[in-house]
Order: sequence, then structure tokens, then C-alpha cells
Amino acid sequence: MINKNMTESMNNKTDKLSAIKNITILADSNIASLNDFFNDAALGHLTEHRVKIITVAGRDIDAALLAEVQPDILLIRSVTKVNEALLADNNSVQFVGSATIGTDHVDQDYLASRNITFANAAGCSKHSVAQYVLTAIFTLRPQYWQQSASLTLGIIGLGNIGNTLAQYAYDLGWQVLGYDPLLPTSKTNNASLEQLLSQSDVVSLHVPLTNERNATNSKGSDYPTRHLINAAALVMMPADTMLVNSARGPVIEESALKADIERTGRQVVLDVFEHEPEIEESLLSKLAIATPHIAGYTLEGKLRGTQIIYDALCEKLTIPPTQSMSNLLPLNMFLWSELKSYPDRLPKFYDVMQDDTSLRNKAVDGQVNGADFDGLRRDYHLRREWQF
Ligand SMILES: NC(=O)c1ccc[n+]([C@@H]2O[C@H](COP(=O)([O-])OP(=O)(O)OC[C@H]3O[C@@H](n4cnc5c(N)ncnc54)[C@H](O)[C@@H]3O)[C@@H](O)[C@H]2O)c1
Ligand SMILES: O=C(O)[C@H](O)[C@H](O)COP(=O)(O)O
Repeated sequence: MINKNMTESMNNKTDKLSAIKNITILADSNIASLNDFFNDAALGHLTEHRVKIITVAGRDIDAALLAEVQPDILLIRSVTKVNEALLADNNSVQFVGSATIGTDHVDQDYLASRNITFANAAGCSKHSVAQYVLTAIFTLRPQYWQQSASLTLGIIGLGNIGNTLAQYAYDLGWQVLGYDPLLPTSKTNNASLEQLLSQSDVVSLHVPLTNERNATNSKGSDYPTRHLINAAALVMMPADTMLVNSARGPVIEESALKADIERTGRQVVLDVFEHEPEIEESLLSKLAIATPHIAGYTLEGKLRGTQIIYDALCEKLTIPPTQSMSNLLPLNMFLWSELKSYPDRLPKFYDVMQDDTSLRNKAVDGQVNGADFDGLRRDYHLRREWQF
């Protein structure tokens, strides 16, 4: 059923999106500032587009809801799976926008086969996630603020986030070992996986979730990341090497990780979990820091995500974008240069232990349940991105 807080302006529509006068949008209610970007003025002030937007929880978007709403446009986050099962019986959707960097929840080949345009928000929270990783490192090992305690940071995946994290690391005078087999070797892409795992003080994961390419899965990757960090990888890492995962949960094999922490006492920081949104307390209790998939949850990161899919929709509609996140952002006083000069101000910039405590407080009867995990994310007080 449609959520009560839906807003409506019009309801008729025709077939071709750019020619449609009345556009129906079905959107995940947790996308930031939806109503500021997807309204009559922001989408149709030079045209005759009229916009009706219906918002629901992302996990409630299913084939039955699509049959009821018949949306022209679907706006989602990482919790909605978009594939043949969702769309096989639907002929209305012509554009899917995901306000996320990750795309593992979307079958892009299927969308292409149906001529449905897809856009995601590449890079939107790259600084936010890099800042999450730095916060975790400095919270657990404040000694690395000292120039004399130089750190070797291993970064697996050197796309938008991995590269941004490397820029901060260089700015701090750290050594970087990088591994990305899909990019040419470079100053940062300078190590094998084995070298990186065995020689880093901290290993941080920044890969998409991908599966193996094989006879039954031609869409897979030659360098799959599902369970990239398994027992064999963990055994290469010295016991005092910290591991941070803010990519996707299944990149680490959870059972192997639990055994590894029991064996080594390793400091492990997880923002994402193999069986998310559920987390077993037997894992949680072993982690140095645990947070509910909020590494990218800054005001700037979330608004940028909305802006990018809004711009893509305007392009699809062949109208000029008129809304900008700069109109919506309050003043930002968080300067990286200030934090570097005054490291004791870190909790004011981002107190990650508050997020850790909120998650641990949700553990009941041996686990955090999915509704509580989702609730923490839904009600998260968006922090601010530091200006680099
Ligand atoms: N926790 C969060 O809140 C959060 C926020 C944003 C993104 N993410 C996750 O982070 C991931 C990375 O984001 P990004 O913006 O850097 O993506 P990106 O696409 O810009 O970069 C990913 C990089 O990983 C590399 N890669 C792919 N397979 C690899 C492998 N087997 N080994 C090493 N490198 C490999 C790619 O070549 C690419 O350069 C996203 O896919 C998303 O799942 C999480
Ligand atoms: O891939 C991404 O962009 C992130 O994982 C993102 O933060 C997911 O968060 P969501 O919008 O699904 O809550």
C-alpha cells in the first residue's frame, strides 16, 4: 500500500518520458531533500511537466506497488533490488535513479535490455567515506597524528573513494600501498594484494561488490570482490594490522573474520556487514568499531547523491536543471586544516563512538534486528563533510 505521507499534484501520463506532461515518481522516502529537487518548479518550470511524487520505505518497493502506482520514474537507495523480478510485469518505468555510489542492487543489463535509463550517484560521498576511515583510524590509534609514527595505509580499490583517501594519506605524510587490478599501475596503484595485506598497518576496502565471471554468469568480474577478504587473505595480515570495511559487507567472509579476530585479536572496523541489516552479537562483540552503514551519511554526501540523480533526470527530460544543493546547504565550518592543527577536536568533527554505541545498544537476544538497523539509518543525524 502507498505510504500516507505521499504528495500528489497530477495523475495522468503518456508513454514517452520527455513528452509526458504528468510525471509520476515513486521514491524511497530516505532520499535526502526529495521535495526540493523533484517538484513542478525544479523539473518543469520551462515545460509543462507536472510532477506527482509518492514516497515509501525503500524495502517496501515491490512489483505489487509498481502495479498500483505505475510510476514513470523510480528513485531508490541501496536497499531496493531492481531487477527482472521487480520490473517484468511493469511497462511504466522509464528512468531509474539510485542516490548511491554502489550499484550491486541494480541489474543494469536488464534495465538496458528494457531500454530503461539508469543513473547512480558516482562519487557523491567520496570525502565523507574517506573521512569516516580517517576518524576510525585516529580514534583507535591517536598516535598516528604524530609525524614520527608514520603509517602505511593499504587501500584496496582506487576509484573515487580509494583515491580520495589516498589524497588525505599523502597530506598526512603517510605511505600508501594501493591495489586495483582494473587500473594501470601508478604512484598509488603500486602493490600486489599480497604485498598490501602483509605490509600495511591499516587496510581499508573500497571496492564494489562483484561476483565471479563464469559459464553461468557472464556479467561477473575477472577480479570478483565477494569474499575477497577470506581466511587465506586474513592469514597474510599481521595481527596488529587494522582492517576497515566501508565498502560492502560480503567483501569480507564473516565466518573467517570471526575466527581471525579470535586468533589474532585484530582491530576491525565495520560499517557494512555480510548479513546486513541483521548483525549477530557474536560478531559485534569482537569489533573495535561498528556502525550501521553510515560512512557516507553527511549532509553534503546525501545532498550530492540527490543532486546527481536530479541532474541525470533533467538530462533525460531534456530540461535544464534549476535546483542546486548549494541553495540548501547551511554554512560549513568544518575545515580539514583545523582538524590537522588541533587533533583533539576530532570528536567535534565526528564522534564515531557515538554511532558505535547506538548500534551496540540495539543488540537484543544475541542480535541487532533488521528493523533496528534500518531505523538507525533512517533517523541518523547527518554529520557535516569536512572541507579538504
Ligand atoms: N559505507 C558507505 O556508506 C558507502 C558509501 C559509498 C560507497 N560505498 C561502497 O564503496 C564502493 C567503492 O566506492 P567508489 O566510489 O570508490 O567506487 P568506484 O567505482 O569509483 O571505485 C571502485 C574501484 O574498485 C576497483 N576494483 C574492482 N574490483 C576490484 C578488486 N577485485 N580489487 C581491487 N580493486 C577493485 C575498481 O577498478 C574501481 O577503481 C562502492 O561500490 C560502494 O559499494 C559504501
Ligand atoms: O553506495 C553508497 O552510496 C552507500 O552505500 C550509500 O551510503 C548507501 O546508503 P543508502 O542511501 O542506501 O542508505
